[in-house]
Amino acid sequence: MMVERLQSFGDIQLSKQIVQGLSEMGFEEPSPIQQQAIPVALEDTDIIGQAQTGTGKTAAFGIPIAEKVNAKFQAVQALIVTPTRELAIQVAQEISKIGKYKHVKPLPIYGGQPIDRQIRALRMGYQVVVGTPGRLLDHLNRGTLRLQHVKMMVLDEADEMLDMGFVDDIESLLKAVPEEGRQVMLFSATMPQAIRKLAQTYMKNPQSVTVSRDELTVPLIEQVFYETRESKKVDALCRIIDMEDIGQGITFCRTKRGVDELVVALEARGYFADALHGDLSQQQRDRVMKRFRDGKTEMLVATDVAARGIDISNLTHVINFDIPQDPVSYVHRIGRTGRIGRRGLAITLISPKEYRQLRLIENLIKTRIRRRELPSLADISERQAENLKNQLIKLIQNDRLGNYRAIVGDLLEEYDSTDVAAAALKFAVEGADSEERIDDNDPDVNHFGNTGAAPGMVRFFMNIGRVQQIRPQDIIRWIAEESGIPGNIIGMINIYDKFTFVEVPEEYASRVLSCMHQAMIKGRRVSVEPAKARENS
Ligand SMILES: Nc1ncnc2c1ncn2[C@@H]1O[C@H](COP(=O)(O)OP(=O)(O)OP(=O)(O)O)[C@@H](O)[C@H]1O
Ligand SMILES: [Mg+2]
Repeated sequence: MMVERLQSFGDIQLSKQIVQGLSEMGFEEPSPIQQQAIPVALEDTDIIGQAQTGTGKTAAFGIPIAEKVNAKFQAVQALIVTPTRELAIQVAQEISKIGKYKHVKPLPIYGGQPIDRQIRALRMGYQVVVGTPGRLLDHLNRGTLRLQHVKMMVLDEADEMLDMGFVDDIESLLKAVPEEGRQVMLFSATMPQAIRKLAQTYMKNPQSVTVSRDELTVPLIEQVFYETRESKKVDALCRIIDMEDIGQGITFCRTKRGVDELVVALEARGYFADALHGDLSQQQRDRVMKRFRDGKTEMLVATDVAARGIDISNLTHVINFDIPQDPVSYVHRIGRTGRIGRRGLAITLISPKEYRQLRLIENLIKTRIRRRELPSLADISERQAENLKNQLIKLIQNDRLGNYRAIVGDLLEEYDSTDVAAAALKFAVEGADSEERIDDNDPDVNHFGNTGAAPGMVRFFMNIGRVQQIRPQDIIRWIAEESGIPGNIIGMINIYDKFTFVEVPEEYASRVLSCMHQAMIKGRRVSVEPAKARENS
């Protein structure tokens, strides 16, 4: 029997430097979209490329770009347009790795970054520019981005950019690239008919390169939904988090406000999550993404700004806290997991009113999403006990218990062995001061929660932990530094033992809120929630 030989990157005509870059990235064989698109792209043909999420579309255009640009020529030769800033950064990084040994230098250009710095960078002679439409157009109009030497132009997530209303910007960019001898490539996991119109006007005999048109979603992603009442959603989410073995996950909400509110609600329940949405400053967005990519954040709560293209390799779960309004968005959201051969779980919460929306999604993806029942509290505590036991068994088997054994030995002279072990477990799970934790019934919290904020101000309740000798000015300075808002507009109400109230003008509320998430004062975790919400509960 003949075993079919897997095609390798060596079978595609690529220069040694590019192959070296790819092997350093751990790319051994081209993915299906790469096998099909790279040879076509190397021949300068226009391409409409469609393949499922996480199947390597970036390298499908990134490899031909890195191969074809002249690294010795200090001018922009390839322009890549992406719908979001995070994606622009990511695509630029991938191309930089592919072109490392050929010294191809890509530059990401996006809104929210100081324009002067970008203008200086654009003068340095990068060969590949990756950017968001608005900011690219801005530079084009200022004359700081010159496109006369561009030979390749890519619209990554082309359909999304049309949907977001960037048509005019994109057309202006297309018009600024000389038509003679240029190559235009569109890529996305979803290619609606509307794209064809753009293609007809701006592309020459584009070749469609499509991988499995019928299956929009990746089979390695298991898809389930839970039905829950709107008012019980946060509770449901917490149960799911408790039950699931989440390595890293993204939870999607419909609105920026929804994201902020969910993060606050999660933190109030002791779950730590980071928020990502378009109202954060660029610095904050960068910081959040870095923490998430470094694996420091377990759960990212985001709007659809994180739905497209973002590649976090070990993401295990995608949760739709709000069911997406547009079925196409479902495909991209859940595609943040199950990338390049890995498994993933996609969970959607729906209220009884949202079945119709669920059916629309199922029709689009031609797959049934299975219903699951929410775990009961008993299920969860059983599960947690199971986890705890497994962790202990692992420790016992690893047998590096030296010092601890001696302590246990001492204790056993006086105490019962089951009590000693149980106390050790309690200590490990709850910590030494577990009896002192603030809970919702803490009378002091309610007392302070009953006073309302001044007009136009929003009041936050901050749990600053038991910090010795923290002064009001420390807290104000810290908030000002973290959020970038002036210190003199922050009103401090009181520091009371381990919690305090802070008032800020309404327009700054979301910035302050997001900077406080997961932050630390003097090494202690700070958790916040709007005082209002607490009053009502
Ligand atoms: N040939 C390959 N071998 C191994 N890994 C690869 C290969 N090609 C790409 N990858 C990796 O697979 C992951 C997904 O690739 P990429 O982000 O390009 O997917 P995509 O198709 O653009 O997905 P999306 O539709 O979500 O944008 C990335 O981490 C990328 O580095
Ligand atoms: Mg992509």
